[in-house]
Amino acid sequence: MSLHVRSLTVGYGRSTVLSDFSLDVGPGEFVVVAGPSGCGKSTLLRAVAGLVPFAGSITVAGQAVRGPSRDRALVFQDDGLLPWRTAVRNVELPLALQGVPRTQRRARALEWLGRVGLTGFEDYLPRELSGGMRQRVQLARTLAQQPSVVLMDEPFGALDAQTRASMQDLVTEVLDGTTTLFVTHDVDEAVLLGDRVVVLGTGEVERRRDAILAAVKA
Ligand SMILES: Nc1ncnc2c1ncn2[C@@H]1O[C@H](COP(=O)(O)OP(=O)(O)OP(=O)(O)O)[C@@H](O)[C@H]1O
Repeated sequence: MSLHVRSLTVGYGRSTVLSDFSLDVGPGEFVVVAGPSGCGKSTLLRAVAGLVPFAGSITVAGQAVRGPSRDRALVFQDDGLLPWRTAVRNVELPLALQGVPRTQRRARALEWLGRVGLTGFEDYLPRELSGGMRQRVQLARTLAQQPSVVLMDEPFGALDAQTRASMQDLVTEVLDGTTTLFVTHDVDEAVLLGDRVVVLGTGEVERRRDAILAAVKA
């Protein structure tokens, strides 16, 4: 599904964080948003998620964003799993809330846990899983809901380098064909994952590592 952001302006109180910002993301495109700390990367995702008021327009698959919707899934660094529910029951929960029948939601949850490499861990509680595995559960939970757009806010910021590298591989694989906006500080991650990298604050769209690095450090 395509995502169009037109003349987006967002502020908190009297300070304007994003001003007249526009971005088009084509169906299935993976766009990385980079930029210096405080430039408004998270704010952009929150606006697309419908969590903050904004001026301008945001449309997903032709529908105007007016508030939160499960069509636009937001993934954070914090996995947000419920500690008392097993991995499979965490993945199933939003499906249950959507009214997906029990057998169908179990099948869908198991399928996604398999796709993120967690076969055999379905009945583990979050505290029995590593940080990377909990992020995999979060990814399965998000994708099982079949969102039109996936919004990821520094999802791997807390992971060690090796786990992060394996999550980057996984994301490339499972989000192939899914419209994605991915925020990161990490220039290598931006260049590795993005079909396109948007550097917020400069309005530039760049693929070259040195150009992005210069813009992020500016
Ligand atoms: N709820 C809020 N109330 C007031 N100001 C806020 C709020 N959230 C963010 N800000 C301010 O808006 C600006 C942009 O914040 P935002 O989190 O979008 O930046 P960011 O680019 O994601 O930063 P970082 O890379 O450090 O996470 C910052 O100056 C921040 O202090």
